[in-house]
Amino acid sequence: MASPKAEAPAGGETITIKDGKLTVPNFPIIPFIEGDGTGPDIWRASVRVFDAAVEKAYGGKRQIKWMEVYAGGKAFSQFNNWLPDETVDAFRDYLVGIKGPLTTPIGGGIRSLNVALRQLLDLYVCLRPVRWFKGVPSPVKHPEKVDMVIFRENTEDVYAGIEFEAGSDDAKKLIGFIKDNFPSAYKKIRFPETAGVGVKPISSEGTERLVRSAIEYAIKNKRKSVTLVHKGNIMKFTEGAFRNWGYALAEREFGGQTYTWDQWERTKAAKGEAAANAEQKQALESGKILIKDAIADITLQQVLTRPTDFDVIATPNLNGDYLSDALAAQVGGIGIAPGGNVNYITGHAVFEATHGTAPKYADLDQVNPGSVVLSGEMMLRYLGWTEAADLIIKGMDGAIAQKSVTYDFARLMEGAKEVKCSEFASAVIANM
Ligand SMILES: NC(=O)C1=CN([C@@H]2O[C@H](COP(=O)(O)OP(=O)(O)OC[C@H]3O[C@@H](n4cnc5c(N)ncnc54)[C@H](OP(=O)(O)O)[C@@H]3O)[C@@H](O)[C@H]2O)C=CC1
Ligand SMILES: O=C(O)CCC(=O)C(=O)O
Ligand SMILES: [Mg+2]
Repeated sequence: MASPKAEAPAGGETITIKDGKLTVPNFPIIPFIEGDGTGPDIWRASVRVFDAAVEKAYGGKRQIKWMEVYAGGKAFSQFNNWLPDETVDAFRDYLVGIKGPLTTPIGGGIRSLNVALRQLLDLYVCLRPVRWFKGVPSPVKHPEKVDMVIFRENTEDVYAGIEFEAGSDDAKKLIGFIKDNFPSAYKKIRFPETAGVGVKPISSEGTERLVRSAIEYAIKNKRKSVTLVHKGNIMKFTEGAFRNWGYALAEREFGGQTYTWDQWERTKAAKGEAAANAEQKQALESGKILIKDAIADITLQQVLTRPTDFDVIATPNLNGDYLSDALAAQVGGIGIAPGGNVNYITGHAVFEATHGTAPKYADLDQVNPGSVVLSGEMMLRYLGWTEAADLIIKGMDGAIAQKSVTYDFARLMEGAKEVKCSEFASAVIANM
């Protein structure tokens, strides 16, 4: 059987990091996973966009040396392994990569390869910007008001994968342990004989590095607020602790640049509401970023009813998963929802769309490649290749303005010309 170890492309060089700063050669080797389902259609379209943008921006002085690595169905059929170590090693060695979606069966079989890759590389931020492109159809009246950036914690929470099947020896053992050691907690398990159980670890370290990245992003990009979205009213020592650790970190590490609702509460308790309001007003007028919090369920309403209240959002893993698909809907859907999984300390990053494999559209050359195209745009910006990234945005703007769009937009857009996945990529390139 052939080896899943990819050959390094000739003439390519490795991206490195020193003192937290990336060094990007002119011909960087970038590993990619094509993905399952619609992944191959989308990748074929997207890579043409990336190469065209880089060529147009740098006239041959820079070029990405793509290196295919394997995961998912393609890896299993060729190497009998869903996620070969060589693939993880390639992302580790070459620092920055990009991937298509990978299938995760529900309720059994392999656990998510996507989540595994994030955990193995310790990509603790799932960064998902949500913005509207002029002309994109939307179910809300003012999609232009939606401009949010989600920082979803990417390594903890129920996604840690500590879960035991109902009736299994492991579930019995864990429930037995709770019965013996925590009898009052045991009484809270409504049906202990038939319960599956999961564990939800959320730590101060995990929370702090995520919230730190969100605040640093907000400062660098001159954003107005960071909202900590949690379900701490119910899950006090996980989600509630996320909120508390987030506020404490903001005050401890970013006291000069932020003002928190916790500070407001303390001033209100000491001096009254008017004094707290005046203090907050003065802090925000001086350019400080507001650090606030919101409970996850009402957030899902308020991002619709008052989107301008939300700017940068920092949230645990499961909330972030729900929020990112819900927010994508407001700006045209999951076909235009990019993302990146990043470790800002080691520099490792794997960019990928928010959507999945959409298997019913596999090999039809039909779906919107926009999410992967924009994930690549994020990747180019991460590399500091802003001219090429800007060209991708220009191309997307132009293609959408011409109403040359894939089925998902065309079905909601008056006067649109429905084009294939590959044709949309061509329209983006033509508009660069
Ligand atoms: N990071 C990853 O690799 C992810 C993988 N997955 C995995 O993908 C598989 C399928 O998941 P599923 O829940 O069906 O979600 P998907 O995101 O794959 O698809 C759901 C629906 O979203 C729309 N959609 C998705 N991608 C596009 C696109 N590029 N252009 C236009 N519309 C799109 C389609 O809607 P419509 O039918 O209305 O046109 C599609 O039917 C599962 O195995 C899941 O675990 C899921 C999420 C992320
Ligand atoms: O890995 C999966 O199958 C799902 C992941 C997911 O939904 C996400 O990252 O948004
Ligand atoms: Mg998701």
